[in-house]
Amino acid sequence: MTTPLRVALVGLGTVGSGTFNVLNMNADEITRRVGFPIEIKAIADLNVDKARELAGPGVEVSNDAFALVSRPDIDVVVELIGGYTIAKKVVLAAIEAGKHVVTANKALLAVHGDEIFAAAEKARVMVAFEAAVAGGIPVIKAIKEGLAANQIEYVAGIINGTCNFILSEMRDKGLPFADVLAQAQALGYAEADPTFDIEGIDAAHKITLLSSLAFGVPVNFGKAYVEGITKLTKEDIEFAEQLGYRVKLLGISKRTAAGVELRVHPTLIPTRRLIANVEGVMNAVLVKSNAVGPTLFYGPGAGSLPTASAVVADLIEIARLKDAPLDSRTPVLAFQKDRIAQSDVLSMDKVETAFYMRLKVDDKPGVLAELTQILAKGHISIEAMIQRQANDESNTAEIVLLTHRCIEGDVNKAIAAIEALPTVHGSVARIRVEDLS
Ligand SMILES: NC(=O)C1=CN([C@@H]2O[C@H](COP(=O)(O)OP(=O)(O)OC[C@H]3O[C@@H](n4cnc5c(N)ncnc54)[C@H](O)[C@@H]3O)[C@@H](O)[C@H]2O)C=CC1
Ligand SMILES: N[C@@H](CC=O)C(=O)O
Ligand code: NA
Repeated sequence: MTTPLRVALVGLGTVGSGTFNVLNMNADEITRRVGFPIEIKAIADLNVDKARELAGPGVEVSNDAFALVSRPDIDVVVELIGGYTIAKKVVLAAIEAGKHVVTANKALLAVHGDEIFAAAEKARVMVAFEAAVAGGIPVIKAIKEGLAANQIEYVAGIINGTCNFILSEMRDKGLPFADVLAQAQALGYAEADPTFDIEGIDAAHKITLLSSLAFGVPVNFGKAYVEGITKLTKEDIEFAEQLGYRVKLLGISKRTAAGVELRVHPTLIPTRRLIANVEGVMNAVLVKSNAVGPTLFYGPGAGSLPTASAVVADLIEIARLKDAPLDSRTPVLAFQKDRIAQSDVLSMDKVETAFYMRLKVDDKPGVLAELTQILAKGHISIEAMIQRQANDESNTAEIVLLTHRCIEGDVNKAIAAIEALPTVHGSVARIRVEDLS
């Protein structure tokens, strides 16, 4: 029998313990698929007692990741500690020692991916990261392999389970933001620093990786536009529903003649679209390609066993390919290394979307005319409008507008002019709208 694939597991938290459990509970099935076992040879975690209790007596446990990564009896290092600093050192040390690497660490790859992939190429080892984007959904393999015949037009995804969980629970149960975030943390969905989730940074890490895989560009996290869900209000979520839309945090990357769009922001999506109905911790990634058309990948985006499912799938791929000729491996970013080419990342003022706007105005004749004039001057046409009188003595009204598609730079100028009107109170709330047809 072929010798087992020997794995060092670094980090035995939510995803690490899930990986340990999946390898154990599905050991026979995995051996049937691979032809030989995948064996956890050693574990490193700072909390040695907890790790020992979880792993049981058969597995070696220590707190020293660096001692593990260069050991001759290890074939693969699985990095599941997270963060940029130690994780980067562990991954680079493993690669330098000739070990294959599996990681769920999208933050690390979105920021330092180019350096890590170059090191892996030089050392002729594989780096696999299916768990890093959309957790258990095998969307990386789908883009790298299943959609390889296509030119991809855009990728748009609900790729942060914590935010989707928060938005769903707020809408359905009327629960306050902070309570739902605490629940997401308790369920193991949130990042170590949950501002990464709610400020859109985690989704930006993931869309950066999807953009590279879809378009063959280097990792461009530093150029991504990032806006989270912390400024969304209950009113906007309710008005969106009235207009037939649902608010989701979307990561979007699109190839245009002028360059690549790379952006994360709350987005109104028509409720009739399948992706608008993805709720809770579930993620979905819509890929629009020129041969197959739209494909939608749906599943759990976070959590212990679902994320571990992706980690173990990567281990299985490595087990199958580790002794195969180098050119039988799918390139790490889906395109040949010497064909990865930079493309301009469009600044937001050049991006075209439709807009939702909400503003408070004096309830008197002529106000609407002023607004529509400003919008018309900016080449912005209105698709729908709601006006609601205030329930108090203020003699004001709330106006909610949906525009047709327009250029963001024009919208910024129009909003500045609208906010300067004496009949308009406070600032204009605005959310981008994508039809995703
Ligand atoms: N929780 C989830 O649902 C998902 C997490 N991820 C990613 O997976 C990675 C791990 O996340 P979680 O399991 O949620 O984190 P976690 O915080 O539950 O686990 C991290 C573990 O690493 C250990 N650790 C920290 N520093 C260490 C060091 N220097 N040496 C050895 N062990 C060390 C900690 O003691 C802890 O047990 C992160 O990169 C995260 O972004 C990706 C997809 C989903
Ligand atoms: N914090 C992330 C975990 C998975 O990547 C999320 O909520 O999606
Ligand atoms: Na995945």
